[in-house]
Amino acid sequence: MAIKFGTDGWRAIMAEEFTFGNVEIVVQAIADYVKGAGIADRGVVIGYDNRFLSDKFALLAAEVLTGNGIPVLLPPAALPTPVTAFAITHNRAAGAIMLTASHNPPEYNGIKFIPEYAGPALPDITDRIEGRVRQLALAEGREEIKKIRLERAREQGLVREIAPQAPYLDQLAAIVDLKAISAAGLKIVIDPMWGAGIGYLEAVMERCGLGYEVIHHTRDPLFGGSLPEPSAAVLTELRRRVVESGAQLGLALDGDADRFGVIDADGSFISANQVLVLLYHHLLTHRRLAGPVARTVATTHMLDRIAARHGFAVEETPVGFKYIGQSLRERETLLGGEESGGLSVRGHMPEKDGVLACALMAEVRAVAGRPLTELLAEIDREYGRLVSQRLDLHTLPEAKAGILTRLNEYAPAALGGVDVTKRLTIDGVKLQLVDGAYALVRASGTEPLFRLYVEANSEAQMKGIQEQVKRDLQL
Ligand SMILES: O=P(O)(O)OC[C@H]1O[C@H](O)[C@H](O)[C@@H](O)[C@@H]1O
Repeated sequence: MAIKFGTDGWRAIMAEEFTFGNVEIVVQAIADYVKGAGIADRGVVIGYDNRFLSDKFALLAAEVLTGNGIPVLLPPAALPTPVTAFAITHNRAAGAIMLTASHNPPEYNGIKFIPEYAGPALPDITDRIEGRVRQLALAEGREEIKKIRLERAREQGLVREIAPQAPYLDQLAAIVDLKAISAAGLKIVIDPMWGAGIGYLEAVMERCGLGYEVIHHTRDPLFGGSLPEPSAAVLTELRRRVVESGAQLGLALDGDADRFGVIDADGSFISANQVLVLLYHHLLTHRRLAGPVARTVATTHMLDRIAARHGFAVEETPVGFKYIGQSLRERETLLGGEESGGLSVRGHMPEKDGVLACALMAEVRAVAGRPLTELLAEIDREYGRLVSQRLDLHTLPEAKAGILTRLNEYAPAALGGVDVTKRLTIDGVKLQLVDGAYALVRASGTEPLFRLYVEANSEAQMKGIQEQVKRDLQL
């Protein structure tokens, strides 16, 4: 058994690898890490999503942590990942365990460990936890797993109930201009995708004193036969409801509400790249805030153009919100985000937050008084148009090594007839072209596939680059 914390935590199929036995091992390893950090007495928050058995796995996590003498902070119900992260800072806890497989299919579950800094664990931490998991998985290691029944733990005063929803919403209200949303009287359709985010955007709208329509707002561990993934392909019902009801915006969350999906009034899907562009532009020009932006290698360079115009730097990181979170924590970064649908801002937790992202997009839409697609067209006119697309390319497992070898050596002089000016290898291989376009190929850390990201000055250029890279790498 190889339990690996991929791009964002450990995810596996339930009853196959994600079993009660293996969860015990992983939680014991986390308990050992927390004890080693010397802050175990501050307690560990345990959050869980709306998946099948997530609450039971959470209970087991509580039994192992308290078995190790570590206090646990338990919420009354499922929590979004960002609210679990918020509960760390709010309660000055030593970290959190979040039971979730995010947007994966229903048969999956997973564990994210969020350290005391309230953002995703960096590799030096997950490497240590994985190392400890390997020791504990051995027959003699299993004897080191400590566990007590929750009633015992309660008697020992090791269980604290927490209710982070209201203080979390207060923090959101301090960051987002709810008055502007309220004044605009925005009509919004909300889609929490049967997930842990049910009730949060609804509460934001209630604080604005506005009505709303909400779909997929009951717990369904089978996600209506779909995936809790706020992508253009999956959000068909939300798109339909926005258009039919004459709403100005559709706002969606993924299964653990750390990612977002945004739909414009005409049903257009606004990509995460576009959301980041709209938001950074809004924060700099309308809010008159100042500060650099952090983005992953796979995220739009339109952010670079906006940053350059305002005299700010851009930090480019590998894929994974853990690196964006690090930038938000360690520098005066105003906005950090990534193409896969994660963002956070200065003053909030360094963890991606779909609820925050959706509420901020409502603010952007309210202040602009025009559809988001019109705002994007204006930004294109001002900064020059860029089109981007990610292709997820499934390959046979036996082909992976060959592709990686070809990728490591891949250094064409030009792509689509345009010169390559820079080859960046902080995550996969990224080739930047003299005209501002780029191509990036990397192996996903969460799925068995390669991702090809291309950003170009036109659709035709983008297609040409995609074809060449696929041909060259035999992808
Ligand atoms: O491209 P991958 O390695 O599969 O990662 C895709 C995404 O996975 C998770 O959702 C992480 O939290 C993100 O930070 C990451 O961008």
